Amino acid sequence: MSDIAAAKADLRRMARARREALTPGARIEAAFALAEHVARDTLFETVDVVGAYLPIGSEIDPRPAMMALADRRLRLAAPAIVNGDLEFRELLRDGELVAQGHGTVAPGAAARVLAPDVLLVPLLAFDRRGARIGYGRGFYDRAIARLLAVKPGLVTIGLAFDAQEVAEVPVEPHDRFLDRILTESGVRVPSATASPR
Ligand SMILES: Nc1nc2c(c(=O)[nH]1)N(C=O)[C@@H](CNc1ccc(C(=O)N[C@@H](CCC(=O)O)C(=O)O)cc1)CN2
Ligand SMILES: Nc1ncnc2c1ncn2[C@@H]1O[C@H](COP(=O)(O)OP(=O)(O)OP(=O)(O)O)[C@@H](O)[C@H]1O
Repeated sequence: MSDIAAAKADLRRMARARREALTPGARIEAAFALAEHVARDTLFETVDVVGAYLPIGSEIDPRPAMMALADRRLRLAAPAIVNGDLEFRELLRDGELVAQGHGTVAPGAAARVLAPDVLLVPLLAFDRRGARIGYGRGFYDRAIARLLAVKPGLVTIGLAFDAQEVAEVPVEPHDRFLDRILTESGVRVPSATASPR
């Protein structure tokens, strides 16, 4: 394992423990605070499709925020794993959900595939540059690279608890910095630094 891969593995363990230490009450408050921020954010006045996620484990719950977006007439999509890559499928009320492995569920194969204008990205840890680390399978790194190729204006927003912030996430050449981080205390626009490449 490279030094960076080892540092990432340590950081994942630490960040997961921090996320799991939050109380149920704090989690619920944080999820509703996200919804309030999203309801006021002018970014969503000019976009159509938001790629979100259905939470697992101790991830911050984006569903109140997704409801706020649906109220604003945006279309929602959630990631399905297809041939090792993420495909964003339209999330509809009463739509079928299928198990994806890793404890996740996604809209079924009959759902429409949408190209998100904004992507809400789950994460274990982030830093002030907008670097993030996830579960280490590279799904989001690859999906963001692929989506940016067809939609250069894609806005990526990491969703997290304030407690997920760390001094510095180790970055590799494939890592992409997030355009924004949204936590219970509001939106942060990372310090302007270019992604590793
Ligand atoms: N909510 C959610 N959906 C998602 C992701 C995610 O991170 N979060 N993904 C992002 O890639 C994709 C699914 N890939 C995943 C890959 C690995 C693990 C994973 O390692 N899970 C932990 C257990 C999670 C927990 O309970 O905290 C594990 O298996 O040890 C999860 C999802 C697409 N859907
Ligand atoms: N754009 C890409 N193209 C090809 N492989 C990639 C790309 N991005 C990441 N990978 C591969 O994915 C693996 C995991 O990357 P990394 O450790 O950054 O995961 P992560 O950011 O924690 O995971 P995730 O994106 O799933 O949340 C690495 O082995 C990396 O080589």
